[in-house]
Amino acid sequence: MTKPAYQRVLLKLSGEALMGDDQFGINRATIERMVADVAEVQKLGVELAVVIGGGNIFRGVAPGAQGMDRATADYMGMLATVMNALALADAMRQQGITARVMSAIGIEQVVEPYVRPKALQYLEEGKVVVFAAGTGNPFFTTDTAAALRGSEISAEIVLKATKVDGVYTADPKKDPHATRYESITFDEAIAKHLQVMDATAFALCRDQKLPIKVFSIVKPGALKRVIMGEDEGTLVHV
Ligand SMILES: Nc1ncnc2c1ncn2[C@@H]1O[C@H](COP(=O)(O)OP(=O)(O)OP(=O)(O)O)[C@@H](O)[C@H]1O
Ligand SMILES: O=c1ccn([C@@H]2O[C@H](COP(=O)(O)O)[C@@H](O)[C@H]2O)c(=O)[nH]1
Repeated sequence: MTKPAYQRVLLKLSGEALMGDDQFGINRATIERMVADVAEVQKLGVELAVVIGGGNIFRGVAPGAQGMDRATADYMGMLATVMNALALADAMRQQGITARVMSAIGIEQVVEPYVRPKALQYLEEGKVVVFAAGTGNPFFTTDTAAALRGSEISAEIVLKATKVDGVYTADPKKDPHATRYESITFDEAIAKHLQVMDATAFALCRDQKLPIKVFSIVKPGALKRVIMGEDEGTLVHV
């Protein structure tokens, strides 16, 4: 059997994708399908750490946060990712995956705090680690948290699983003429202001020489194809 292309990955799961076709929150069938995709690659022996977004519940820059103090709104966004992480870990448990949620902000009664050596130990034991609360700091995003945690755990790649199937010349949801890149350098993505990820996340991955693969979590089997090194999504590289 062909071996996976990676041994340890950081999977950034879109919070917004958790809504499925709903307007808000977590769609049960959608989270179960995402977890089934994760279970499939975990069976291949790949060490998986997950950063989950919060856009299905709250974003600090959302219209609903207008007029709020930005840092307060961002803390609400981070708490939203904790809720998603709890739901994700529970859905994993129901599908036979052992997961541990680690939070970047202290809420010990709910989840354990992020401690790097402990996270590495869990990964070596074959557990899925779900990093919650982003970086723990306002004015950042969970994409930057993915770049940060991916670097800390020496992941070979950051897999950004989102609602579109790669990086486009413009937002494909707004511009029907946008075309998809097979690969693109970090410098080009930053210079062209491509909004699929924020510039801080791109810059951190570039500096750490940590490649990113952007692909669709909505497309069945895409995660496994990426893990197997097959042609899927867009590679962002140095
Ligand atoms: N150049 C581009 N190529 C691809 N997608 C783009 C581009 N510019 C903007 N986008 C948009 O970026 C979105 C992905 O980033 P975004 O941070 O909004 O969502 P996410 O990370 O999937 O969700 P969450 O923040 O909830 O985790 C895509 O759904 C797409 O509409
Ligand atoms: O490090 C971080 C990560 C996130 N936030 C806030 O949470 C929301 C949700 O995260 P998304 O990446 O948009 O899914 C984000 O809009 C921020 O408000 C943060 O402050 N710091």
